Amino acid sequence: MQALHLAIPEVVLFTPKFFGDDRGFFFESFIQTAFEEATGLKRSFIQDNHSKSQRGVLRGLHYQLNPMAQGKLVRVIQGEVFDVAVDIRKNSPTFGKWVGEILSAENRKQLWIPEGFAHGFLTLSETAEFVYKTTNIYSPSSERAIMWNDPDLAIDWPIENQPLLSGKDEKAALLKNAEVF
Ligand SMILES: Cc1cn([C@H]2C[C@H](O)[C@@H](COP(=O)(O)OP(=O)(O)O[C@H]3O[C@@H](C)C(=O)[C@@H](O)[C@H]3O)O2)c(=O)[nH]c1=O
Repeated sequence: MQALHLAIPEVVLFTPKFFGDDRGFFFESFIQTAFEEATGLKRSFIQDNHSKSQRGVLRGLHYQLNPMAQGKLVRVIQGEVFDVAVDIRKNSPTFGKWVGEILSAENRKQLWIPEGFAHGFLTLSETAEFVYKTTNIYSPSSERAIMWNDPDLAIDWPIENQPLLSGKDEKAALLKNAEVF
């Protein structure tokens, strides 16, 4: 498992070692010790989620407030997305900064998004299936969303038209008005 710290170093990009043969392929999709070594964190993942989206769907930017904050280890098992993590920890030197990576079934990359970050993704393929592990359970009352196109974030989404959003995400807050960490 290869691990790369991104421009916001708490966000880590994992690339599993891949074994292809005549039958198909094999890879280890999660190794607790590799995760702990790369992040320096001890975490228990207690929920797995799976969603499917059509092209142009943008989900985000989502987070849950403390004490229900979630770290997320995310990947794509069909299709391709542009995945974004935004640092929303007020006392962080990278507060308000974002990092983005293409995650696809083909590149098998996984992104670790720690607690204290908002997360979202844009679907680039016809459909994309997105799976992720979380360090905390779902808590609708702790859930918050920041606007995908907040000018203070200036995320460079690879999209020309308006994305498809949920009703909830259409009403998301701007970072300057949002309850953060
Ligand atoms: C996230 C979630 C949703 N749900 C339900 C609530 C709702 O009826 C339906 C769809 O929920 P949402 O519209 O919030 O799903 P979605 O927009 O896919 O939300 C997800 O977006 C990405 C970007 C994240 O980072 C995730 O943490 C999560 O917030 O599923 C659960 O039961 N458990 C969960 O853990």
